[in-house]
Amino acid sequence: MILVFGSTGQVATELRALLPDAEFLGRDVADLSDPAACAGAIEARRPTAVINAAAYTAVDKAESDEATAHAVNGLAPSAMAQACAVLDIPFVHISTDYVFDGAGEAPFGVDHPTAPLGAYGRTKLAGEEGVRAAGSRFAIMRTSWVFSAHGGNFVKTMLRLGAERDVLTIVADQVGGPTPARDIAAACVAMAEQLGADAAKSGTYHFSGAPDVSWADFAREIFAQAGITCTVKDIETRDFPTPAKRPANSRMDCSATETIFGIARPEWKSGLADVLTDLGVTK
Ligand SMILES: NC(=O)C1=CN([C@@H]2O[C@H](COP(=O)(O)OP(=O)(O)OC[C@H]3O[C@@H](n4cnc5c(N)ncnc54)[C@H](OP(=O)(O)O)[C@@H]3O)[C@@H](O)[C@H]2O)C=CC1
Ligand SMILES: Cc1cn([C@H]2C[C@H](O)[C@@H](COP(=O)(O)OP(=O)(O)O[C@H]3O[C@@H](C)C(=O)[C@@H](O)[C@H]3O)O2)c(=O)[nH]c1=O
Repeated sequence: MILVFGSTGQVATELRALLPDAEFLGRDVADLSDPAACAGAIEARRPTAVINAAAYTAVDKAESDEATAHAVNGLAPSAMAQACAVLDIPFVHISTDYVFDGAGEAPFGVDHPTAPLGAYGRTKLAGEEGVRAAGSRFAIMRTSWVFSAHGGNFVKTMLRLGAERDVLTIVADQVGGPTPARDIAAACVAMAEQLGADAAKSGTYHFSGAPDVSWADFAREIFAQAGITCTVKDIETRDFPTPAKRPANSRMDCSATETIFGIARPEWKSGLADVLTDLGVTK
């Protein structure tokens, strides 16, 4: 039995469709602000693999609530990884492009030095470090700009704002790969299966949608596909002040994921078309 931490989030919801026999632990059963309880949930169930799809994802809120974000994103995944290491079962953990500082324009390699700009990235990096320290059969999958028909995400924000306004100002100097949650879920399952057969595949990997794009151009494609006549005006990051600093460059080199696991970067435009159909925006 595969055990999934998370129940209602974007990736957890997509995992549910792929894994009808898995057990999903929501916050009511396993609160990630209690890391020992998360480890205990694994020890009690003795699953064949664990996927962690829960996290503190409120990037701006984390700036003023870093202690909670650190428990959820840093300490809980570390405790889960240790419990999985004892059982020698695969542990798939999801991390983020926000562990990088966003400098330059080249895609970040998996071994590129990390330097998070904000609290969310710092706490996710702490989780990565704990998972790597626990060892055993693990994959840390760094992904970016996740979207789906469920939960909150940039696509749904744009659909809402685009219906209300004629013009939107969107940052054009942050570039990255929008990634469908459905593809992340499929990649998590494939990684868990392959890690079960070969512990040597353990490590840190990148998985983001292609091609890389700015938030402004992502918004333009959302409106084009959705048939919404809202004009997107390019702005710079400094013109859209937020509590958390975000990386300008979120491009990630995903080649190891393809070489080691045979998983290619998903095309986000077709994933977007699927999401708009699921939402009933298009047929
Ligand atoms: N969203 C994005 O753009 C990106 C996400 N990621 C990573 O991908 C993974 C999945 O993200 P995504 O599906 O988008 O996340 P969501 O924000 O959609 O869902 C996060 C889930 O975590 C749960 N959660 C939050 N705090 C706790 C807690 N204390 N105890 C138990 N559960 C908790 C939430 O539960 P509840 O519904 O009860 O609040 C929610 O179901 C995460 O590791 C995230 O860091 C990486 C890059 C980009
Ligand atoms: C709504 C809006 C946003 N923006 C900008 C702000 C920001 O730079 C960008 C995206 O906004 P969001 O708040 O959706 O982005 P954010 O919540 O920072 O998204 C991040 O979430 C975490 C969990 C991750 O791990 C990252 O990969 C990334 O997906 O768009 C505008 O320029 N204009 C707007 O009207």
